[in-house]
Amino acid sequence: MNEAEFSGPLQRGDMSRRLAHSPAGETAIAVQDLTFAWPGGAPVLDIPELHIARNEKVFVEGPSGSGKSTLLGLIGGVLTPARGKVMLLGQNLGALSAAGRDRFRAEHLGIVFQMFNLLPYLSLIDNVILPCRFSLRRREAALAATGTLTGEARRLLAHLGLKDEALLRRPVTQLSVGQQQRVAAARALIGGPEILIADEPTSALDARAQGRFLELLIEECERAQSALVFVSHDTALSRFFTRTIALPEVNRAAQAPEEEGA
Ligand SMILES: Nc1ncnc2c1ncn2[C@@H]1O[C@H](COP(=O)(O)OP(=O)(O)OP(=O)(O)O)[C@@H](O)[C@H]1O
Repeated sequence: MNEAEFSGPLQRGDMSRRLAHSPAGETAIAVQDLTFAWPGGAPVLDIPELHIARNEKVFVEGPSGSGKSTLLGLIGGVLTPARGKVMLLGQNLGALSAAGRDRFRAEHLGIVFQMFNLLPYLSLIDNVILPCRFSLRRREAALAATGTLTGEARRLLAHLGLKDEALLRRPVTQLSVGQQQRVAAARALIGGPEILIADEPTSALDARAQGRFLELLIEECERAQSALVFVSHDTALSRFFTRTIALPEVNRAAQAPEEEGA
């Protein structure tokens, strides 16, 4: 991906950047014939096909309640589809046991959700290092990057704008929402997981801080060659990404009956 592609805003009608298929490249995420409904509810998602390549930074947009978080839950393996497959790096998540899914997630997935889930009994640095305790691959990658796990945690935090020593020693419960968000992002990025999924992690920030955070997040994903899937209802953020997927356009459950087959 070149610089112009990275920073260029999404043009209206630029269909090449709004397709369910990724441009050429190793597939990171493949969704096939996926349906999902919450218990007792109507189908929320019915997605015939969706492909995301390793080199992509994808923005998934859709109005509130359109199923963006549900889709990330399915990609993250915390929800199970009623039908169909979610393949990550060629592995069908449905073919793994619950423990196998947990292991796969720890090895290959970085997750930044709205609730940051930082552990209050761990120091800020230890929160960032946590994935390296569960994944040898990520531990080795983090060590190869900077020499020590602490060094790599500090590099990521500094790059995301947290370098003040007094702040780094603070309990995570005493950080602002924006600071917690950056700790959670550093934790998701450490050890360069092949896939990063993020669910509106910038919703508490003002527009300028949002832009800065996204640029740094994408820069780190580029460095590790990670695929990024970022969901938000804020369409203004799409300009930071290489492709935008409008969820209602790929989700048959969102399409009114008269539109079917159109
Ligand atoms: N735990 C749950 N149990 C039952 N229904 C749920 C649950 N979570 C979400 N839903 C329903 O599933 C649908 C999709 O919700 P989801 O959170 O995926 O949408 P979203 O596009 O991420 O919304 P937002 O932008 O507001 O976060 C909504 O109708 C919602 O009410």
